Amino acid sequence: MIGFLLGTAAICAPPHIGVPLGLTIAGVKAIAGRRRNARQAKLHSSDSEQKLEAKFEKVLASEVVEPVELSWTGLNQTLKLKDGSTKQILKGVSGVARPGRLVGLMGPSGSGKTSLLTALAGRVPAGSKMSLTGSLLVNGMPADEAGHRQAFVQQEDLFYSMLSVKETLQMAADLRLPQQMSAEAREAYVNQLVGVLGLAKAIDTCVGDEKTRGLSGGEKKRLSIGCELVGSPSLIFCDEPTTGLDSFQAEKVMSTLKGLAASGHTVVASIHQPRSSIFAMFDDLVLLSEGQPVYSGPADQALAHFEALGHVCPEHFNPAEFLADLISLDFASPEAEADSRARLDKLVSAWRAKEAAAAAKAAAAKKAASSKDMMRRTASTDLVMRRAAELPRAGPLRQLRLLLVRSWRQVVRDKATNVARAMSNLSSAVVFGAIFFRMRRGQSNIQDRMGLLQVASINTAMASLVKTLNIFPRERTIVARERARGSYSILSYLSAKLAAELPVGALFPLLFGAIVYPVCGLHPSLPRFAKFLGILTLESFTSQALGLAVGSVAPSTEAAMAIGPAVMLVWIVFGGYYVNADNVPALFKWLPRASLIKQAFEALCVNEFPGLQFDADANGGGMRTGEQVLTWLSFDKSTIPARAASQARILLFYYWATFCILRASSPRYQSVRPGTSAPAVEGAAAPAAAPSAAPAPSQADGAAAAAAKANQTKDATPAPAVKSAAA
Ligand SMILES: Nc1ncnc2c1ncn2[C@@H]1O[C@H](COP(=O)(O)OP(=O)(O)OP(=O)(O)O)[C@@H](O)[C@H]1O
Repeated sequence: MIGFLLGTAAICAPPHIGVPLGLTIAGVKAIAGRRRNARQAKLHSSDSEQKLEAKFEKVLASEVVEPVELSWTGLNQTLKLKDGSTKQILKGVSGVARPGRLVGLMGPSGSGKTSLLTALAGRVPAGSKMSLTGSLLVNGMPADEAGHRQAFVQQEDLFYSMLSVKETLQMAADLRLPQQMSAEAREAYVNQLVGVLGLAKAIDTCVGDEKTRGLSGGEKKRLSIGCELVGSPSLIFCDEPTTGLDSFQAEKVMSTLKGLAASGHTVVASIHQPRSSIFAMFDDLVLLSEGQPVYSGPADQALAHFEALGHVCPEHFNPAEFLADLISLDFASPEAEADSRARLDKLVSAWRAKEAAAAAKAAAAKKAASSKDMMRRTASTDLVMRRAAELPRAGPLRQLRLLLVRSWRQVVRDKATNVARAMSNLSSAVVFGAIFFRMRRGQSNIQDRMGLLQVASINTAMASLVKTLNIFPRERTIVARERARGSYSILSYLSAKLAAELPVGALFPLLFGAIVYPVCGLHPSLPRFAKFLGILTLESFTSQALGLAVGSVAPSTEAAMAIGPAVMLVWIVFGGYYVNADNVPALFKWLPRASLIKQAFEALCVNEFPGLQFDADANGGGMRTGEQVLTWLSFDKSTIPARAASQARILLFYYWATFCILRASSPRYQSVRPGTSAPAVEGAAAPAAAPSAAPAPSQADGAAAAAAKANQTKDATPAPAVKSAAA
């Protein structure tokens, strides 16, 4: 009955109510069903079950979009340069973003759009050379204390390429929605989300990548927005959502954002130079040039503002293009630059003067206003956040299971990569098989045999390393984003990844070894053949672990591809074939012990040579037994279990290093420090303030509201996506 009533309401409701309501219905239906069952079993239900249901109800309440007003006043962002000087990137920028409105952040290239968006989203890295001052308030409270939920849709769309749209959203929902929500409710939630994003036709299409065709650019962008929406954010930041898209796709993406704004979200999107139909979607506009504000207010009043300053937009001209031209510097010639700079200075001064007048007016209006409204809003935000914070999300075991399924799908469905790996191992095996075909037992064949074992261990290690370096840095970025949303722990991720990838990863060295061993005529013994395959497989895992460690520290795939082989070269040099471990200087004695190539090569030699007889040379001398060869290599005291144990220790070390690096590299963001507001500019009568009919609350208000909040509740935990570490 409840579901029917809400369903009817959602269909009849206007879109700004229908969307959040629709997203809530599936869950409410599930609750209603649970309630019926609970009523029937009332006599038998325990206290804990009732508590669970009460908690579940609270989650659903948090699905309704909580109105969030973001205001920023006098934001200054300064970068410390290497020579000790500073570069001011944002210069006293003020503005306000209100619930139910789409705010466009526009300006020429390098004007500071991304910097402002990053600052507003609280994503300026802590400990960087960037410093951020001013005031950033959410519903009148300092942003990092407000406990609101927000999403940051980054410019680059990154996904697990082999998962479909539905699987990607379902994974986000399974990891981030409360555990108590039933599987049906979560699935219904995802289906609703697919509808909101307009992705119904592509629901089963895999995301795709360079090797496999998949979603279009616009669909990927909408999927990125969808993944961020799973946490029910009130505030959505979107960095250049239309970059790289054709005009049709760009319009669809912007329509999605407009729809979200219409359903009560506060949406801020940076955009370079939109077409007029997209410009018309903006409710508010923030114009920046050279890090300075040129306009901030309703989008439909922007042209009137500039007209009053003597700059009239020609008829039938795209207003976005007109504004971009107006506030850009022209570097065509020194005269053109001076002219455009003078024009820009006047526009900035005019805007600062307007801001100052608005600030004075707002201060007068504030005295008359009651603070009750603010207190009510704060209490309401606290309530919702308390509800959300109380509900546990997926626990470690559930995380492990979900991530295992995802990694497994990614590995087994990536046919292009798997076929390439198989072909590469196959061709290496054929080449080595041809070169070392059926080796005989002459003295010169001792060297051939050692050479084959060395190249087999190098080939296995390199194949595994290169594959990992190619994939992992990109995957690490996805993981960092998901971890910033608090989706899972590094331990769950790494365990699931290894459990899914190792069985598939083992197939390739096995394929290589299974061909090379018989074709090259290595020691004819089945147990030794099995040990040969085992040694190569373990080495391949160790090399993959090295790839993970390098990939987790390298800033990009290109950097990883440069560092990884360089490290491997050291391990090859100390791999036991080129340098005898007994001759290594004391300072470098540890290097052969740490070389994964040496461990594999030594184990392969110990597996191969004992029991072999070699023909004498022309003088009747030479090494006649395999044992003599091992002595010559200084491997005579070695055993396969000892080498396998050493290899396992190296493997574990790389896993441990990867874990520590990933954990230590969790992003930390800085808060906005209170500071002086806009730099003094000619024509400005007072410090800049958010130009708004309802003025942005001051930092002092924020402090008062924070104090009130502290009195009301102490356990309102902000969602991980918005939690900023202090600088
Ligand atoms: N980490 C940084 N190091 C050096 N300069 C920086 C850094 N971040 C931003 N800047 C500089 O600050 C200015 C504003 O950069 P920002 O990326 O915010 O501009 P934008 O308007 O988003 O540009 P675009 O539209 O080209 O992306 C630029 O001059 C840029 O070079």
